[in-house]
Amino acid sequence: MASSDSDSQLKIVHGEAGYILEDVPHFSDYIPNLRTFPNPLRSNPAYSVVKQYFVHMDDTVPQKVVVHKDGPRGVHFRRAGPRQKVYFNSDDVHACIVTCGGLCPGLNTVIREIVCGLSYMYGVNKVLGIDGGYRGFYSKNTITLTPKVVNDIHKRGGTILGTSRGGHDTSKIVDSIQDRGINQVYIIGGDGTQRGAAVIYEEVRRRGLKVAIAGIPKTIDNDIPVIDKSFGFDTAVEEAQRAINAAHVEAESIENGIGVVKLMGRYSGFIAMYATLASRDVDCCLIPESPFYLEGKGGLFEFIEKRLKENGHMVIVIAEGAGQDLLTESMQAMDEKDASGNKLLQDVGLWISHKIKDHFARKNKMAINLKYIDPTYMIRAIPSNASDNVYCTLLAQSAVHGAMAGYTGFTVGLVNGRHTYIPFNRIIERQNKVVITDRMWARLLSSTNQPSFLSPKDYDEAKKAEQAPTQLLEGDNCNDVDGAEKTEEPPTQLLDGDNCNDVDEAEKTEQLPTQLLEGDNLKYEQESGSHAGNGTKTEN
Ligand SMILES: Nc1ncnc2c1ncn2[C@@H]1O[C@H](COP(=O)(O)OP(=O)(O)OP(=O)(O)O)[C@@H](O)[C@H]1O
Ligand SMILES: O=P(O)(O)OC[C@H]1O[C@](O)(CO)[C@@H](O)[C@@H]1O
Ligand SMILES: [Mg+2]
Repeated sequence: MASSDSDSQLKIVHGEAGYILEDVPHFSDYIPNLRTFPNPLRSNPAYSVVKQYFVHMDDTVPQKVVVHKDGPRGVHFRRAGPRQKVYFNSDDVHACIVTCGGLCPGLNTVIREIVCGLSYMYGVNKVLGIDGGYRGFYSKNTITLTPKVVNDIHKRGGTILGTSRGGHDTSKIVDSIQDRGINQVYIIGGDGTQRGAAVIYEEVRRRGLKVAIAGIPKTIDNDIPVIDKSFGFDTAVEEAQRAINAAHVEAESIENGIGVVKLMGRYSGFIAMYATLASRDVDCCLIPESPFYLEGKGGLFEFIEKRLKENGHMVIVIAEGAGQDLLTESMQAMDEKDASGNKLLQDVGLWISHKIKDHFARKNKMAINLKYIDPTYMIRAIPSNASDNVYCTLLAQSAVHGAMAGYTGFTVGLVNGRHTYIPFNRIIERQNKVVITDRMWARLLSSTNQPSFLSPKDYDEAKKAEQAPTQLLEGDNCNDVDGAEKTEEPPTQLLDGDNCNDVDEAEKTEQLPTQLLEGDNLKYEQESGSHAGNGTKTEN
């Protein structure tokens, strides 16, 4: 038997053998006697022929797929997908969508697929777009969204709804939700946005409203924890190749050519790391997580000189958040923040380019030719590529299925290749970062053959950080087996991943031959009793 404890955002179910379900809230947790309806998908011609379409109420997804014989089964998340019963009559649904934070490829695809998913799967036709981020709830007009209006938007970059930073006024937002009679809120945005969504959910629950709050994680930096990767990340890495190629062509065409490319990544260097690994033309990748220094033995200047002597040219990729400590040492400290409270960074690409030029000119060592390319906004303003489009579609549909099924206070996300509902508190508790003592960073170092720039002290600090409980518990980008494997997975596991080919999945598929038909491998079973997952009882 299982035991459970819960508060408004933490709903944990313990099972035997160390099984833990970190469940998401449901309307029935705080609203009694709710009416349910059969899922309209049962009579949808596209789905009714699929025998195993509905997700079983006990389906959960493990956060760790690499486990040891006697190890605990660990944390699980509720599997996303359609449920047999829904908690809304389609005609009564009044949904809204808002996009917040910076741009990211795929925003329009997610908007499109929420609108189309609601309409085509559930017959919901009242969907509003909130104009210009959170503040749009109370200070702007709304946009009526229909399948026709959103039909072509996935081919465009940006967000047709507009976005903003700052302006999160919880009571005004919830007042507006209440006044407009909105009962499903789809919130697309990064870590800040999900924090904002969590407080909206709290207020909605405090007021006892039957309003589903569903988050769709968006971040070009890939800095959201738990999930395999964020949508638009692949597209960004792919687009970064164009800038790196240009830098390489420029650099190799001239004596002692140096190409410097700045990529996004405020606190997390994933774009820089994956763009470097993908390119093979990069000689040195600098990210926020890995400290470096310029002068002296083992420093960047020494490495540049060596590489130029060996190859006659080189390419440096630098994430925007790298080396900020060095910048503040040498320039006047800037303590400006954006409207959301994020620290505004100084242009590290420009700074490092000046430093390199200055160093070689000052020492009169060798004439260098440096070209600095800053493609940052070009990379995030483009439409998503094909694989991200599919990923965005599945995220949007998962969010719609979850809200219709009465879940709330959740973020949708891919965990080990399976779509899940993750409680907000798990998404907002920390940021996902490159772990420099992990295998993936080691792969990068051996691919570029650059120095690690780590002093023994830096190395100790990295080790200590890696052992901090928030990192180790996750199995996410940490240095134990799970973490190492997981960091390794994202680029290959990117899609739905229901058909991913790691051992666990292969074994699982073998054992469940009846689940093979449906792309989601979903299992159809009669749900009885309470809704699919009220979190109070879990049978192992
Ligand atoms: N702790 C918080 N509580 C309430 N609202 C928040 C909080 N943090 C951020 N927000 C709101 O969320 C919105 C987006 O936040 P932010 O600008 O940090 O971008 P983000 O969602 O993190 O996306 P990204 O950083 O990837 O561009 C803003 O409107 C901001 O006011
Ligand atoms: O200039 P903006 O719009 O504030 O966005 C810049 C920031 O947004 C991000 O792309 C995250 O969305 C960061 O990498 C970057 O620092
Ligand atoms: Mg953010």
